[in-house]
Amino acid sequence: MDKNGEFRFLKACRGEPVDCTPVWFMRQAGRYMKEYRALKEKHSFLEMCRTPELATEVTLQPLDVLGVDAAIIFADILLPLEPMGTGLEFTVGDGPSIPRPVRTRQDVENLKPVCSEEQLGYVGDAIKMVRGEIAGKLPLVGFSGAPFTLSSYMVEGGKSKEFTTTKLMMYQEPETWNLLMDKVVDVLVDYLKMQVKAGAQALQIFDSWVGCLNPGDYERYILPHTKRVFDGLKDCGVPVINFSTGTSTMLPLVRESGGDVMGFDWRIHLDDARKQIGLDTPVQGNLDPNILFAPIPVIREKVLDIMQRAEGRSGHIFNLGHGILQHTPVDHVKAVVDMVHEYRHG
Ligand SMILES: Cc1c2[nH]c(c1CCC(=O)O)Cc1[nH]c(c(CCC(=O)O)c1C)Cc1[nH]c(c(CCC(=O)O)c1C)Cc1[nH]c(c(C)c1CCC(=O)O)C2
Repeated sequence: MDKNGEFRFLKACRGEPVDCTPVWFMRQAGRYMKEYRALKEKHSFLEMCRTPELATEVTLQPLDVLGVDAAIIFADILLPLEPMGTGLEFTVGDGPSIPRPVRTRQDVENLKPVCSEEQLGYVGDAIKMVRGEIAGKLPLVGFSGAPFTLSSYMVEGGKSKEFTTTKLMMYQEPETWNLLMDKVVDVLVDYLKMQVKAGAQALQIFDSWVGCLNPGDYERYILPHTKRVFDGLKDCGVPVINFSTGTSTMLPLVRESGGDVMGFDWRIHLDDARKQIGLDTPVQGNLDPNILFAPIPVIREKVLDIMQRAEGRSGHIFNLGHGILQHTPVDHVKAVVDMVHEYRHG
């Protein structure tokens, strides 16, 4: 919050001048924090997501420790898969697995529509609870996956390196692919609107794996569907962040899909990305999460480089280029927050 009692994170999302650059981190709640690991001893990951009291506790854990400018609700992009009918499991060490993957036309037809208010209401309840705790102190970000990233889990049945099965559906059965996208988009718009209704003050859409595509295929098979998500949120009243990784070669296309703020990874200089996207569009990013393992002077050099590339322009939210990694030293994360807040544009 700045001295006028306004949230600098929300101001930056709107491209308005700020007293200093706001900063938060994707995956700022999680295993790198001892408070999270302690809670995880007693509860499974899904139990923590589905129990609003626990999700609230985890959401709050990093806020005072780090001194960030926004909270992000503790949940997962995969939660909507369960009510859609694919099942969802997290096995220790292996990450997510989807017991009934979606591979055929029939599988896609069998996917169920979702009433988020009822079936994912626990996320809304957690949002309300967190707002009750941080009202007037920090804004709260809600989120979901983007259609491609979410569908890739549904089709592959878990994490993937090559995305072969997903791409094959796209290339070989475009009608099945389009039906899958349509169903996923409907769920996402309903889910995100529910989060805003519950109190989310900004939204972020994670397209974590869309960078595996060639720009032409992105434009043809993905962009129209992702655009429907952003179009569906146009009147929702909160800023929406369009985050993707591996997309340095197609940022103008990603920009076309929509959103008020563009978030991208470290594979491109912030100023080069801004030139491509358009200088008026607020941006978020983009420190390589691995840099947080380096000695403080190295971290400082990299943070200052990003701040200089932002060139004193308003409309920059400092973040990583992807989520915080598991063994990241907490004091290094905190040091970055201080560096960003203390930076003065010359
Ligand atoms: C692809 C993706 C997922 N989930 C998410 C994405 C998109 C962002 C990205 O690309 O990182 C998004 C996500 N997942 C989680 C959050 C919480 C909010 C936050 O603090 O940012 C957010 C925003 C918690 C989580 N989601 C998960 C954890 C770890 C669970 C644990 O405690 O073991 C957390 C804290 C599990 C998860 N969830 C997912 C994977 C691949 C995994 C396993 C990862 C791993 O094992 O490191 C799917």
